[in-house]
Amino acid sequence: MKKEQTISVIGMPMDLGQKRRGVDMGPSAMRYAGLIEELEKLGFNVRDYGDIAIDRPGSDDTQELRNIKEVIEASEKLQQQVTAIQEKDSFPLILGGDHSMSIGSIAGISKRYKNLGVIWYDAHPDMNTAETSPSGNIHGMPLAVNLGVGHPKLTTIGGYAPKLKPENVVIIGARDIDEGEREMIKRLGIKVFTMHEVDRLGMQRVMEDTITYLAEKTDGVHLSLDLDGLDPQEAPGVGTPVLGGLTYRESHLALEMLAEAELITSAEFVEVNPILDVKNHTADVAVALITSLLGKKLL
Ligand SMILES: NC(=[NH2+])NCCC[C@H](N)C(=O)O
Ligand SMILES: [Mn+2]
Ligand SMILES: [Mn+2]
Repeated sequence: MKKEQTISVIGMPMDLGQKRRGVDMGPSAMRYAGLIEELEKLGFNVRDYGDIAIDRPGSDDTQELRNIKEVIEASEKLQQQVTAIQEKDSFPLILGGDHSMSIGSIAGISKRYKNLGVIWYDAHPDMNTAETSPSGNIHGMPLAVNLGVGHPKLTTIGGYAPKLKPENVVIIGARDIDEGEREMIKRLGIKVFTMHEVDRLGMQRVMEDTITYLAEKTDGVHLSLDLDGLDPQEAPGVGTPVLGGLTYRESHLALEMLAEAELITSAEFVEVNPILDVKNHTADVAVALITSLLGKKLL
């Protein structure tokens, strides 16, 4: 992000990609936690575009994938909104919403870059397909879709595919990986820092490696941060918590290092579910992390 850039906030109250209700309130929870005010305090010119209109989950159980029609419609809307923001050279900051929203956000963002990099900060790789998914939930599929693997109606959102090259993706914090995802990670040669590598190397080294790896070959980098990448003790308001996650401190360091490197050109914070949360703590965590990413310094 460039200092002189304005920030454009978009809410994606998406809950169609999984079955637990409440994640559609994630954008409000982050706004309520003071997001816009905090960004203004940092000196940014912030424009809040409000929320994308999302249909209620359909009752039609005969769809090829649960809610696929509604997910496609919502993704197309988000994709157009993001494209318009980038045309104004403003920094897109998208609030979620379940992670299926990344199909739309990255469809919009990647249009602008020949070699978009993505940091997928998440307990899950989200690389399932309809064939490998244990749940049938689209929020477990968006990274595969953006790599061009999955239902053709999803991979071609925005009118082109694929959005990402496997060598431009780094996954950080993975610790719940399904069999089909493991196979795809190996087949495509995706760079993954699982919790094992984070424990062994430490977050500082993980981020140094990530930054060097992406800086060389990308012309923009999108951060897709799923709050379940953090440990459920520190971010309880998520629908698919997994033990043994990244700490709040590690996550701050990671985002501060990204700010220093001036690598990130767009970002999204997803899977905040206030119904499952404790006193909006997870939204507070998300807002604190966003300010670190956008350059808040302690001294
Ligand atoms: N964005 C998320 N929280 N994804 C969780 C996915 C969980 C599991 N791998 C699935 O496919 O259903
Ligand atoms: Mn996740
Ligand atoms: Mn995810």
